Amino acid sequence: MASTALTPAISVLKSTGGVATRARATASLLPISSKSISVRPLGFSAVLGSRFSLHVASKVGSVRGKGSRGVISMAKKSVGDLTSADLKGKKVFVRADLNVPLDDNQNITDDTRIRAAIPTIKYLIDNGAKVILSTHLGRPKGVTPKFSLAPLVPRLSVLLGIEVTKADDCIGPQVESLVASLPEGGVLLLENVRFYKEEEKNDPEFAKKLASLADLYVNDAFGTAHRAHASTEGVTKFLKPSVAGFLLQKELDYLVGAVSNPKRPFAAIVGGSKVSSKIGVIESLLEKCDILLLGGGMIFTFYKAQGLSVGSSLVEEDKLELATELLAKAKAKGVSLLLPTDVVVADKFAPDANSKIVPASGIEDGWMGLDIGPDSIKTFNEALDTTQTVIWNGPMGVFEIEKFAAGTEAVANKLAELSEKGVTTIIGGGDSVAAVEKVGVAGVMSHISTGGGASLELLEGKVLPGVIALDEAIPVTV
Ligand SMILES: Nc1ncnc2c1ncn2[C@@H]1O[C@H](COP(=O)(O)OP(=O)(O)O)[C@@H](O)[C@H]1O
Ligand SMILES: O=C(OP(=O)(O)O)[C@H](O)COP(=O)(O)O
Repeated sequence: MASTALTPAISVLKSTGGVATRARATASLLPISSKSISVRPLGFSAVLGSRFSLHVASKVGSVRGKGSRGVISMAKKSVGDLTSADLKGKKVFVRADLNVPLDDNQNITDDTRIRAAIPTIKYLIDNGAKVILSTHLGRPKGVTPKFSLAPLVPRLSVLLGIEVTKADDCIGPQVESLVASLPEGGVLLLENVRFYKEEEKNDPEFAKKLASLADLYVNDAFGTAHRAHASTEGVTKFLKPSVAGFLLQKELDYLVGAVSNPKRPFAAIVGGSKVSSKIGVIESLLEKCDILLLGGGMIFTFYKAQGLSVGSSLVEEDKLELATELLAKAKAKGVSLLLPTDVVVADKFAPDANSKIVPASGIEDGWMGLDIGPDSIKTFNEALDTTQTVIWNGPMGVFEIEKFAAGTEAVANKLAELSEKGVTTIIGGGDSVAAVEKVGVAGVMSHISTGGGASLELLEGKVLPGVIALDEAIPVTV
């Protein structure tokens, strides 16, 4: 991380468009002094049909906690700020996260991240820009053919409706000549930027070479915004303006804006395997939410901390004290923390295991908890029925195995039902995204994050180097 001194509290204020009501409510909910906050209505986005003001609040000088927040703000400039007068004929370096999964035959098995990058690219080409598109794919060590971006070109071309050209490198003379012959509204895809070790080292000379290809910079790579790499952070030192793309904005809008200033009651559902990987998220959400539902493997550490027997369930012995502290913290903050009251236990971690439903206090030796039980699902559903905003990170059980998937699927279905009733439903990255896709309800959620690690860091309250490096918008006091 480039900076840990700043904690983001970002809201994207929309002055027109379908989500204006929520956004205005967000603005009016901000209990801040007019001295300490500034926002700027940013430019119109033809693609999203709304106006944005990206507002990043720093922890410096802030009063944290529900209902009390004084902040120093840094509004980030948006691609929607740039008009055709700014863009026509200009070479724009766009860093996207097109790190998509490929099968053994180099076919894309999930193009979500490519589709998510299209609005920004389309806006730029529609305004006459020459787009120099950059991404990483995988974690190659040097030039590695299986991590070439060639398989991405046909999909990008179809989604954009133009023929995308690909360079064999991301810097150097061949790239420079392809850039020179790029027409207005054209797109040149640079080869995998991680073929150079200098990328992940955030090498300034390498960043300078990337920057020398273009006139201005757009970062839309949310999934990589937690990396201080040459193409996400270093390049901003050499390219002005450096602005946020529409996807980046939308992620911040939901993962920080809606979470920091939620419509209440606000519930957080946190699951996954271990409490240790979610400590930061739980602590941060405890500051903001009204209800916290816990599931997944981590609950057994909480059970054990309360003196219950957990059989051979997953337990982090060194986190028992922490679990006790988190329970006490929730109580002190008036957060309604619900642990599952019953669990599905199995005699082994396998699809053909024997399984049964037992109360939380009834886990016998030789049995392990692998899902939440039906009573817990009922209680969780009743709690969720009272909410206006829900964020979910981490599955309730070992959902990859059908007989332990009911809890996770119940949460996915409940969130879909709530979403259709107008509740804001946000799915953090990682396995919860896979779960809502598996259940077939991804389309109805308010927001599904395209970044696992990045969304976790944001939910922990960290600042992402790829965001903080972008230009600030001119403040307007409100
Ligand atoms: N009770 C459990 N025991 C063991 N593993 C579990 C349990 N519940 C969930 N898991 C596992 O947790 C994994 C996801 O954990 P994690 O990586 O922390 O979540 P995420 O990817 O959503 O951030 C899944 O593979 C799931 O099988
Ligand atoms: O897939 C990504 O992250 P994710 O698996 O945390 O969602 C991003 O493309 C970042 O990749 P990285 O974790 O190799 O830097």
